[in-house]
Amino acid sequence: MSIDLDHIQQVFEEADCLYTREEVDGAIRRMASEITEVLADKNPLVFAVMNGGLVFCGKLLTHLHFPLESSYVHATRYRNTTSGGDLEWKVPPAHELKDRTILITDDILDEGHTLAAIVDYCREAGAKEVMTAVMVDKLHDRKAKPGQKSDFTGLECEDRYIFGYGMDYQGYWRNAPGIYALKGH
Ligand SMILES: O=P(O)(O)OC[C@H]1O[C@H](OP(=O)(O)OP(=O)(O)O)[C@H](O)[C@@H]1O
Ligand code: HPA
Repeated sequence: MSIDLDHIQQVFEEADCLYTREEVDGAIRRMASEITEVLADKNPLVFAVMNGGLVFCGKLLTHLHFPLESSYVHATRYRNTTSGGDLEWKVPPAHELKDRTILITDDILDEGHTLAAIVDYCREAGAKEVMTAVMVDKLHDRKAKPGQKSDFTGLECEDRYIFGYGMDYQGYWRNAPGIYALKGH
């Protein structure tokens, strides 16, 4: 498939910046203190959900100053599109999860199917406690479980397609230095 880089560039130029780098970093630092209060003495295993969770998890980890292990899982539902389908496991957890405290970190809680499925997987694998942290919670009434929330939430956003800070538009702009909303979506 050929990609129209002029279109990709135009999308960035026309997008609305919802949160600047400084605002996102501030939210991540606040989350790090909240997470530290709850998990500092629990030897947690922290998972980034690839690909979107990479930037958030990487930044978060550098603010967590206590013993932990970190790794990744790869599950996807959107596959470079702007609406979700069935969850596909590309890489399930490689660690032994039995009796562990798990923190799953992801970029966005949108409809919530991705996070719910990963949490269920970890519980079924015998984890003692499974907690979640998301950089941004998209506000709408289409959550997989009504009222679904993450244990730790950085920011909230309106019901628009967003990208940046790990989140993609058609596979691009995960590197955008803030959180942006697509024009007209
Ligand atoms: O709450 P949901 O509606 O389930 O959507 C959230 C998930 O969707 C995105 O992943 P995606 O499947 O697009 O893969 P990616 O991380 O590679 O972008 C995002 O990174 C979350 O993992
Ligand atoms: O709004 C979004 N942007 C990027 N990735 C996503 N995955 C679910 N929702 C979104």
